[in-house]
Amino acid sequence: MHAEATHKFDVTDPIFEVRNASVTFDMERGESKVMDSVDMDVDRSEILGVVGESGSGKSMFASALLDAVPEPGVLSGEIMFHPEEGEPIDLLDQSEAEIKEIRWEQIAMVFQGAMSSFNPTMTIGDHFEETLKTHGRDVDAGMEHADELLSQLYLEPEQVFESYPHELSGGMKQRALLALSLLLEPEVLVMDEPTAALDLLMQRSIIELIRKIGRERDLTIVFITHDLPLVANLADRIGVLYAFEFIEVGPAYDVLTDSKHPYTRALLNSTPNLDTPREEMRPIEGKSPDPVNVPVGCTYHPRCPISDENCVQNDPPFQSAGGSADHQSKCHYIDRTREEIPLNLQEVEYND
Ligand SMILES: Nc1ncnc2c1ncn2[C@@H]1O[C@H](COP(=O)(O)OP(=O)(O)OP(=O)(O)O)[C@@H](O)[C@H]1O
Repeated sequence: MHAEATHKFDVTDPIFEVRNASVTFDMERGESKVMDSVDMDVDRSEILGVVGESGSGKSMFASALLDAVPEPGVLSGEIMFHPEEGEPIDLLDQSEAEIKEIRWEQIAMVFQGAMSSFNPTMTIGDHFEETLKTHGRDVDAGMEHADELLSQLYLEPEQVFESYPHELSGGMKQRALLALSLLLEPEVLVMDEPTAALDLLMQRSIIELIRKIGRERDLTIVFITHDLPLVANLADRIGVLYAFEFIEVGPAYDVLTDSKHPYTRALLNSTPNLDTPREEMRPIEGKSPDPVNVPVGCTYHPRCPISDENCVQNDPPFQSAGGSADHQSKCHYIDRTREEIPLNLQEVEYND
């Protein structure tokens, strides 16, 4: 049985269908809902950027796609994964052993803190070998493949294989981790702030590599970041998270140039231009919501410059934001946002 989404997506060949997905933690203060009834589709071979402030639930969404929500969090709903071949799989119905097989083989992840993803006592080559052995792959053929992957990422395979993680620079380590995540030829790459620890130039060059590799391999990439400028140069579509749910989803160009949600516009306005280093971004006024006590009505109403009594009382539905059919915003006043919350951005840099 398929759970119906509360709003329609214009996704033709979904690799993920997330339906009514929630994550809760039991806290002394009460129930903390850190993902709130999320419906979302991810199209096969697309690069989906997921953005939002710190604490908005981005990492929860990423880990939900792998049924890897941290304990003691409880994930409910439906996460349907449609592999290229074979039957669709509801990830939440799988045994731990089945999930382990899907992870890395079909859905790979590069999570925050790449630096700690490697075991400091093993060489990079050992990591590749161990991954191949764990998944029952031919080690010789696999290492040849690893060689190619590292070369494609402009690394010197011989040197990298022999190195211990601490002997590589941050950018090299990140590229080695990217190669490792691609070793088993997964269909999906879920990346959670994979470049956060790197300097701006290195971030840009890694983003370029991710784009290139993603396109060459028809990979589906879910790229999580709080850094809107970064994702502007990468994503096909952008989903904006606020208060543990998506509030605007659409083609990257539409969301960046004609956003129809006051929060997205505030997020864009916190970025003087899309080349601004993160350190110089201005925070959005007001406090992000507490997951134990999320505002009723529109969750953004306490911070929204155009909210009124309707927003205080009623949770807005997702609605078409005009322009392309798949641009949707969860705001009562999508027609007023453009005029009433002008964008400061002079120019949006956008790679087609
Ligand atoms: N183990 C946990 N127990 C309880 N609450 C948690 C736990 N891990 C995360 N949370 C809460 O879940 C909410 C969403 O966290 P999440 O890490 O998904 O946010 P995020 O948008 O990825 O933030 P950041 O950009 O800072 O990583 C936050 O309010 C966070 O405090």
